[in-house]
Amino acid sequence: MTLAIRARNLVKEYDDVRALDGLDISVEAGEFFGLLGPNGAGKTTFINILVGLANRTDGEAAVFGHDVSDEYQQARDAIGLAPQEYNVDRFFPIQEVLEHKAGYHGIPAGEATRRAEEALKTVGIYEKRDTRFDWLSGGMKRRFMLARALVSDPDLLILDEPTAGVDVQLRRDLWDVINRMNDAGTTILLTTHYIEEAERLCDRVAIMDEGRKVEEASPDELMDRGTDRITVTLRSTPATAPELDLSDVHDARIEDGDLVVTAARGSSVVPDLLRQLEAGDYTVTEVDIERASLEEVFVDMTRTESAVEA
Ligand SMILES: Nc1ncnc2c1ncn2[C@@H]1O[C@H](COP(=O)(O)OP(=O)(O)OP(=O)(O)O)[C@@H](O)[C@H]1O
Repeated sequence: MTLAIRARNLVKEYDDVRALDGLDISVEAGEFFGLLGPNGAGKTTFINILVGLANRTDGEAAVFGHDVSDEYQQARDAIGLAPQEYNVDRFFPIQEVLEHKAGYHGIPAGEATRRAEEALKTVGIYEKRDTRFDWLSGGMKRRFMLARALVSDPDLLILDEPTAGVDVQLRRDLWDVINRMNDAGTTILLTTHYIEEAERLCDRVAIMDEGRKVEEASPDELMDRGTDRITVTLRSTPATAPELDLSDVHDARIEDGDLVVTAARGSSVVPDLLRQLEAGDYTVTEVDIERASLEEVFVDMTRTESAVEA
């Protein structure tokens, strides 16, 4: 099956900066794919190459089988982009801006109007359709950027930090819209610095650092590599942690009257942990597992990478 995004050994140099250094990424049609990485990792550069805003120095990049340079228009017509920076025509009412955008993608005028209205309704700013971009609130501007990405009914939606600087409620609203698009079959490429966003939304994430992919997995697989925290409340607390014979356990100690065990894949440790405690005549009254967050794993991974390079 044709991949939605296929990048092989992609290189981008800006004078002496190697922004992409042999990037390999494959995104399947229909996937919700996250691109994570510290500032300067090369995420926006990759997006810019996909949408034709930057030319690659070397390597391959294709969108639904169309090379992003040789078949630029086909590749570009398949993509709806909500960029990080606002690059909006500020002098026209926002509905007209959307109609122009649809026209650019070859959509006839009547259909363009219908699509523009629908996109504004989808993101919840239809009543602002006659307003200029500059006069929208910060949150409405974010909604509008998403509407503009949607207006051409793209097969691939690229969202470069779509919820940067918005409040929690709007973030959730935008997640809803994006999720609905994905459920309806649209492939999504998302970059975000809100790791929780990737954890909640993405089927798979690639972690980039210094222009390369350092890891690729589902958020769950990545979280399995972190340290979970199991808190066990015992009827009578011993002064020191009981002797335990468990693999994957990093540490066991008494903290504030509870037994706290840290371990990889905490949920798989719990049954054995409880069995051993009962065998040791301890009565367990409560167990709580706090899963490692993707954020912790991400910070660890990118920190280790740069430490290794340094
Ligand atoms: N037009 C440009 N000219 C020169 N260097 C550039 C240009 N655009 C990006 N770079 C450099 O390329 C590298 C990658 O930048 P890029 O914006 O792709 O990173 P990013 O992962 O999107 O970062 P952020 O998370 O901060 O948005 C950085 O070192 C940046 O300074």
